Amino acid sequence: MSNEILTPREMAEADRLAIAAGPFTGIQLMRNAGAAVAAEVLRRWPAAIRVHVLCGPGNNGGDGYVVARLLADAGVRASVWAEGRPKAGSDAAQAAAECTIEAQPISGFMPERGDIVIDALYGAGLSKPLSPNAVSAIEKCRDARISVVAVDLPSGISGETGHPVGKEAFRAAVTVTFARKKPGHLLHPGRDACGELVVADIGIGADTVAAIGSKCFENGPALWRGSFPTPAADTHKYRRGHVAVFSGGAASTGAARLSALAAARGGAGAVTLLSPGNALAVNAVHLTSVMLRRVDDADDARAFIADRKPSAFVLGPGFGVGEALRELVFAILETAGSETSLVLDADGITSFEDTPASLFITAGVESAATLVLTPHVGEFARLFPGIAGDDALSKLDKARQAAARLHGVVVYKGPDTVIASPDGRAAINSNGTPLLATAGSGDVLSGIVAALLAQGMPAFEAACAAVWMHAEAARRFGPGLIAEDLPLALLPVLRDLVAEHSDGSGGLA
Ligand SMILES: NC(=O)C1=CN([C@@H]2O[C@H](COP(=O)(O)OP(=O)(O)OC[C@H]3O[C@@H](n4cnc5c(N)ncnc54)[C@H](O)[C@@H]3O)[C@@H](O)[C@H]2O)[C@@H](O)CC1
Ligand SMILES: Nc1ncnc2c1ncn2[C@@H]1O[C@H](COP(=O)(O)OP(=O)(O)O)[C@@H](O)[C@H]1O
Ligand SMILES: [K+]
Repeated sequence: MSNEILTPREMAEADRLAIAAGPFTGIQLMRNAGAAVAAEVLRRWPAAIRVHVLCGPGNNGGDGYVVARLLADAGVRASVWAEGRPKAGSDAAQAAAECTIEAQPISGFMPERGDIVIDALYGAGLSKPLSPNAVSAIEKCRDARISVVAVDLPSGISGETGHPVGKEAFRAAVTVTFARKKPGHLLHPGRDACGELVVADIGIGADTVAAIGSKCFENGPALWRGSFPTPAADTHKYRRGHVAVFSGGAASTGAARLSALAAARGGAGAVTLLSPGNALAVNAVHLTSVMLRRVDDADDARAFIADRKPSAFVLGPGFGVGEALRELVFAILETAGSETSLVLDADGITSFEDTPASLFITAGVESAATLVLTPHVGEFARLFPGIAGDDALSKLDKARQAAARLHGVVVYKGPDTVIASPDGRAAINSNGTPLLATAGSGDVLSGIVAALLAQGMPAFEAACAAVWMHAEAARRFGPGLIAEDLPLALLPVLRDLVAEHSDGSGGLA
């Protein structure tokens, strides 16, 4: 697999292991890195006249010296602007020595419209806010609307968190990174600062990366296609999974129906809407294939569980915050059994704002149903205020810590949704689209997660697959999307996944 995401520290370790294993030495890896960047520049701007290379004191700067040398060899007018100098004896010092262009102090850097700038100031080793000279270089690039190519990461962006370490960071048109992506390439705002992201192979092998044992991945079919459900020839509707979705009261039933429809389109063989008595009529008017059952309280829910043995529940969308919801959660977690799953969303999350420990403790009991929580940023902060408020943590770290505390899978939503499992695995989703910022799209996501859980997909994989499919459906549908469109928009996505499953072609990335 090549979907592992490595933190800057893990990447440095991979670098060290690769050098120890050979065949490439440190300077050779650096030459490979510089060559990959230079090739990308020449490919994109074959007519580039003037290129400025900004070189820092570490290995990122070392890559920059290689780029400058290769561009000059290719006939480009390349100049080098340095902040600090490489340590004597380092690979970067050797790369600088091999580059015959005289390095000038970065304070004199003054690009003009049409120039290209290579940002090789800081990469994985960024440890503090950028200097005033580096910040001024950013401003000059911004003012002259320069196309910036970042080496490894836009300087100023933390590879760990995706946040600027200080106030300023480069905004690149293209970022060329090496071997694997880092969290900061996919987490916002780093992702935007990178521009287009290119991952270059510089000779660090898959075995070396595997030896690092990263448990973080970029989300995509490669991560979960092995457990993606396809119906067996002799299946029947209940074997394909039965999802139950709780409806809110008479005035707020739409969210649950969106979720129910998404569960049906997501492949659940049967879906039942559990409705309070006062909303039965309005729900009945709007449902056809989805079944309807009256459930007014936790006792009714327990009777339904005993009677129909559903495989997965969705609770929260449009339900209303309060004690009634908490009682339903405890009823499901305590009586439905560990083979059953509960997707807790929206009001289901907010209901535990004052008593989160009661949820964590109940979910942690071995016989409890499996819990998947799908908070957006506001809901996340209600349940995990300490984690949410810790600015030193990345979104990835926050989701992981939350999953450990919850004893369940956390889908921390947003433009860079992170899915985290209590076993430490995590995935960052990268196919999100702002088209999903439309009321009710989260309700649809809950239904897709439940559908996959009901069909027997393990919770982490089900959550990852649902997040990816949800975003893919929105992208393919395009502008004008509203939540009602999403269940049908899943069809082409499902068709491709199923086709790929049955012909083993691995056609989707
Ligand atoms: N697979 C890999 O890991 C490879 C990495 N390479 C390059 O090596 C880079 C990492 O190299 P380094 O670990 O030397 O890290 P950097 O070159 O990113 O920076 C480290 C140096 O800059 C200083 N520094 C950090 N932030 C600063 C700031 N804001 N102002 C002033 N000084 C600051 C540090 O004290 C240190 O001296 C990667 O980003 C990549 O470009 C490549 O050479 C080849 C292979
Ligand atoms: N700017 C964005 N880019 C990508 N995805 C987004 C963006 N904004 C929202 N989303 C996605 O849309 C969904 C919104 O869910 P949620 O906030 O619960 O909305 P609602 O409660 O209206 O259903 C989530 O899956 C989220 O990840
Ligand atoms: K850089």
